[in-house]
Amino acid sequence: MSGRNTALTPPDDAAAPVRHPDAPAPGEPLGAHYGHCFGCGEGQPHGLHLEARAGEGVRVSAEFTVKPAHQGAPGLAHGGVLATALDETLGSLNWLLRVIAVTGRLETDFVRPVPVGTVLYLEAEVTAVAGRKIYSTAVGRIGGPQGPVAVRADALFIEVKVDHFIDNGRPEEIRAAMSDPDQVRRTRAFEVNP
Ligand SMILES: CCCCCCCC/C=C\CCCCCCCC(=O)SCCNC(=O)CCNC(=O)[C@H](O)C(C)(C)COP(=O)(O)OP(=O)(O)OC[C@H]1O[C@@H](n2cnc3c(N)ncnc32)[C@H](O)[C@@H]1OP(=O)(O)O
Repeated sequence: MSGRNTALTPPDDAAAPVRHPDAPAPGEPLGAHYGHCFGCGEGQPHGLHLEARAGEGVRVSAEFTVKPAHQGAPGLAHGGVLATALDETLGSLNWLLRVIAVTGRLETDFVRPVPVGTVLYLEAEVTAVAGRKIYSTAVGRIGGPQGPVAVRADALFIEVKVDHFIDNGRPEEIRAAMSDPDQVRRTRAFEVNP
């Protein structure tokens, strides 16, 4: 059990997260990191279409409306879909750091059932950074932005280079992404992290 807790607890020498000077201003939408992303892609018909906004510091917020296609039990959201919404919101935090990172660990608490039709109000923040490891936490509330917590998650993202995707992604999607000027521009914005 100690391994589980250790993995999501920053080490003593972890640093406070630093918002990148070119990060979008509070209130600004972050935009999708990839148009076909299941979490945020505008061109993904089966996706969640999450639109995260920058907050103060290294925080983001987003809303996700649970649709009939997201059911697990009758009339209730599937837990895996809620975990995806949390994962995507947490992942979007890395845009504020201007770091490319993938989820290493995601631990989710399902506190209240979430009915179809519910708007989930998501908030996430980076709590610490240690080398390539980015520690973050998120909550999803229902009934309004100040409503009761229905889901929460702690996560560890690991910084990677663009090569992570080029080396591991299916070649046809990688080729398409590399020949899309918008995608190249979005990716370059991450790469120029000083
Ligand atoms: C021109 C266009 C080209 C395309 C461009 C695209 C741009 C896209 C932009 C932005 C994309 C953002 C996408 C977000 C999407 C939403 C979030 C997701 O769903 S991500 C998908 C799910 N996650 C994975 O698929 C990871 C699979 N895992 C891996 O690939 C590796 O395990 C990886 C990279 C995570 C780590 O592998 P290592 O070899 O690089 O590094 P090691 O040495 O193993 O770990 C580094 C440190 O992290 C800890 N660590 C690694 N994994 C851990 C884990 N699972 N739990 C706890 N600690 C872990 C290790 O203990 C180590 O710590 P110590 O430095 O020793 O202190």
